[in-house]
Amino acid sequence: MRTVRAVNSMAYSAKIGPSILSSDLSCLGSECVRMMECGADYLHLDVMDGHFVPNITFGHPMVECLRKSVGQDPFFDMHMMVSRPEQWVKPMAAAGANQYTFHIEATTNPGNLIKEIKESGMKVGLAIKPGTTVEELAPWANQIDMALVMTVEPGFGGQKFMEDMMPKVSWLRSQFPSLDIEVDGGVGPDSIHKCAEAGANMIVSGSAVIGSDDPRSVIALLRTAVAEAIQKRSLDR
Ligand SMILES: O=C(CO)[C@H](O)[C@H](O)COP(=O)(O)O
Ligand SMILES: [Fe+2]
Repeated sequence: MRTVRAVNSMAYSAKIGPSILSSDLSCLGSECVRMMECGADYLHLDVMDGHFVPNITFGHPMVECLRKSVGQDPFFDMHMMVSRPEQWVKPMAAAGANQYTFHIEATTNPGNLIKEIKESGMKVGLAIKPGTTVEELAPWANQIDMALVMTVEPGFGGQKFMEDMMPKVSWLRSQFPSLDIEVDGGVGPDSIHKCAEAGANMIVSGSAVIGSDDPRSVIALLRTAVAEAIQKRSLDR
């Protein structure tokens, strides 16, 4: 007998989150609104402290202003490229962040930090730098909402996509079939198919989206590539 499976039965879906790092930082509010109007599913906000990474961006006061400016709707995924990520959990929650994505390399106690983030009402993302193995993330995978596999060295937008990170994504997808898996760094129309085939479903794209004359089309292209890969994976099961 032929088995009919719903093609959208996967627990995760394709989501595109522009990184506003590459936008005109003097107009962050309107840039966020523009990205949402162009079809973004969420906004990826890169927080850098000049210590964990060799660059500085912004902190919770900026996030609070952005939240007031753009309203309650856009989902803010905070990519916390900071040392001592513990210290910003409560301020970020109060500022209106929805998800707190910290780096495993920046803490000695991921379990406690995961607990604190959940208690503050935010979702939990756990990120690994290119030099960190996926086995270091794995013990926490059942406690988090999202795993972030960095596809550049964190610190700057506009870098080249590291294809050799894809085995980490494939392994995570095979072990944790319903986990949200995000890729970040150098992702755009040229690299999206590798990410989608490996099993990533949350796609951060900075320069490829923001720098485009037609961000709406780029976002749609990225989402279609991921949605098709999810559908294929579902049919192959
Ligand atoms: O975390 C980051 C850098 O550390 C950024 O999110 C990332 O670089 C996005 O920009 P692009 O798509 O241009 O690489
Ligand atoms: Fe990022």
